Amino acid sequence: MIKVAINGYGTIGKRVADAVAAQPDMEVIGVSKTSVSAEAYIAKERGYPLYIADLSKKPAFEKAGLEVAGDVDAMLKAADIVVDATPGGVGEKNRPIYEKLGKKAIFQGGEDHEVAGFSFNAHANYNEAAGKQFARVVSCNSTGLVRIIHAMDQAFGVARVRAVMVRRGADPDDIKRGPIDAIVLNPATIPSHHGPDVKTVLPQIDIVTLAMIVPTTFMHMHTIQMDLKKETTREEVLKVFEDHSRIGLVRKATGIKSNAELREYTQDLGRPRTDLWENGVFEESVSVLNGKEFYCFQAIHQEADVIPENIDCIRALMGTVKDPQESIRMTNKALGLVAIG
Ligand SMILES: NC(=O)C1=CN([C@@H]2O[C@H](COP(=O)(O)OP(=O)(O)OC[C@H]3O[C@@H](n4cnc5c(N)ncnc54)[C@H](OP(=O)(O)O)[C@@H]3O)[C@@H](O)[C@H]2O)C=CC1
Ligand SMILES: O=C(OP(=O)(O)O)[C@H](O)COP(=O)(O)O
Repeated sequence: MIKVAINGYGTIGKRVADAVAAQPDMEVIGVSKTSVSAEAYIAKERGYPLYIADLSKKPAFEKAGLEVAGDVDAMLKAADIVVDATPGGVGEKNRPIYEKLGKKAIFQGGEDHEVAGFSFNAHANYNEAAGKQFARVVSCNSTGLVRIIHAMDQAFGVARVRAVMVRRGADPDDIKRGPIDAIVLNPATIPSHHGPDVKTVLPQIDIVTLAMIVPTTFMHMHTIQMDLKKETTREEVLKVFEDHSRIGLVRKATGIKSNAELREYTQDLGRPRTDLWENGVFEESVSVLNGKEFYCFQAIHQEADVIPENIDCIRALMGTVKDPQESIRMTNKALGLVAIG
């Protein structure tokens, strides 16, 4: 069993912990927090040993009825690998600690590519992780872009990509962020960070991205245009998506035309925390014009799509499963990830 520590038990960390616990070849040896909050009670309820960054806060946790297993250092020492899901920028500060302890670590998209020097996506570059100490799972939007661009590139060759990200303003629990009544260019300059981020995994792709944020919490929405190298048809493209285990199709027949209805759908499907782990490509939007111009809309659930990628990244760095497809199959099966559509 691979012993996994999750440093930072928040939006991403709590999902990674449950996903690790569901795998047949991994166990959660601990999760960490800095403060007493609702998530700490969830860790207790799940039976995950709770570690804290600063031991001087131990009495506050114990007063709240939360047993503290030790400090983060102790958790790291007990682990084979660490998933760092601390807020963006903290991972970079943690890196020297992992180096000193000789521990493998996975960082998240809030960190720069340079934190690990290697950015990961299971379908695109699993085998390149072999022998590395560090990897970074690219951000949620970048993961969604890499999945669809890589699939299209494999099938038809991608000459160039132009994409617009309509980003959610905040996660559902995040009461401090907005906007409440605005469309904010984020950034106003072009490109947004997503295009360069995609190139950390797919360096050959010509891509320019634009981004803005809007007052919603459930998912980002992408408009994507790709120029293809080979002529194709809408039917052939739909077949590529149907055959991809992490690209789902929001079928026309469902009538779903928004992030809100899609979230209701994942909730009704009984997905844990309503998570849409796969890309949600809107079937009706899939268009091929003039044989080589591809267009679509896709929804990306920011809290969820990077979770299966973190799990595959654990196996890829540990070197326990050599075949990417085998790891992807194991991860999907353990999560119950059967792409919608
Ligand atoms: N949320 C999202 O939509 C996505 C986020 N990401 C990336 O994932 C990373 C994590 O983001 P997210 O889960 O949203 O962040 P959250 O703020 O939800 O969670 C961060 C967690 O880290 C803990 N923490 C903070 N500082 C430390 C520390 N020094 N040592 C140990 N734990 C610490 C916090 O504990 P406490 O609350 O007790 O301080 C909290 O549990 C970021 O890089 C982000 O960019 C990637 C894709 C999507
Ligand atoms: O990784 C994310 O977005 P991104 O792909 O736009 O960087 C997550 O939605 C977190 O983004 P945030 O920086 O708005 O918290």
